[in-house]
Amino acid sequence: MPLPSQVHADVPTTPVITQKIKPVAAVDNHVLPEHRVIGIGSGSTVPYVVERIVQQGAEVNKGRVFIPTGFQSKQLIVDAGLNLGDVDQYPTIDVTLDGADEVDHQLNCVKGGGACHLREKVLAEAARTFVLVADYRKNVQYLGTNFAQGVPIEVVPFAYAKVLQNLHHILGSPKATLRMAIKKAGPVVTDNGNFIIDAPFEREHMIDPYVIMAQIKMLTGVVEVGLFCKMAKAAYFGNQDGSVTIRWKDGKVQEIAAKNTAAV
Ligand SMILES: O=C[C@H](O)[C@H](O)[C@H](O)COP(=O)(O)O
Repeated sequence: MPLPSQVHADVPTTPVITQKIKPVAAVDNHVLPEHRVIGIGSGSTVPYVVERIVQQGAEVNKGRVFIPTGFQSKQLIVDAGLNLGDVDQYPTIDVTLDGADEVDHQLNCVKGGGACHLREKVLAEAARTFVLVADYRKNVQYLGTNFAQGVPIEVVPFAYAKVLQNLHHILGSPKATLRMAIKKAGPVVTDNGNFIIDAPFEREHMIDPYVIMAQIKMLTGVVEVGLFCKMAKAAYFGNQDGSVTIRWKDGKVQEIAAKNTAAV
């Protein structure tokens, strides 16, 4: 069993999406009538993504198939009466929309606060277009600014102690911990039967997170790292006043005023 210093509780994320900051513009701009295979991510914004897709109409949706990143999105797809598929049937996806724990100014992001990042990364890679939707608190210059619990790392269960040791002593994350469940004794177990380690890193590693992402991934026993580097085409942030900030891959930043998102 892990030592007390190696564990922390699985704190559920508080939904912060209000009526005003639904990610409607992201759906309208990127889920186009000609799109047939659509990836649906995980997190607090994703129910609103599905809601908007349903509003596009039964006619367009009957010819589409929707690929989930986990239990939550599978339920959303089924409950909405949309066609369910899987990425092994559809390894090329037209567009995937997903949430994030934090997104930096270069559209690198941390994902896996809900332990879904393995499937999420497969769906992001499979997508011709990958789009992030989040609230304003996740729009940061550098990863680790607000989301301080660390980089989520999915590991095979029997290797967790060795991976922790390597994170502590080799990769420079002395506070890396095994994520513990709340309403279950023991660790969080992912949809894939694995454990999650949360590893905080100093700012110097987050300026260009690709390097540390690759180093973590090289540790034996690591299945996937919750750092998604330069994969997204755009990130949509809902602001408190109802406006939307869009960051594009090329560095462009666009603001949509609240009055223009009011209907959305
Ligand atoms: O594992 C979970 C996913 O990466 C979520 O997209 C991420 O944690 C954001 O979730 P939320 O919108 O609930 O904060």
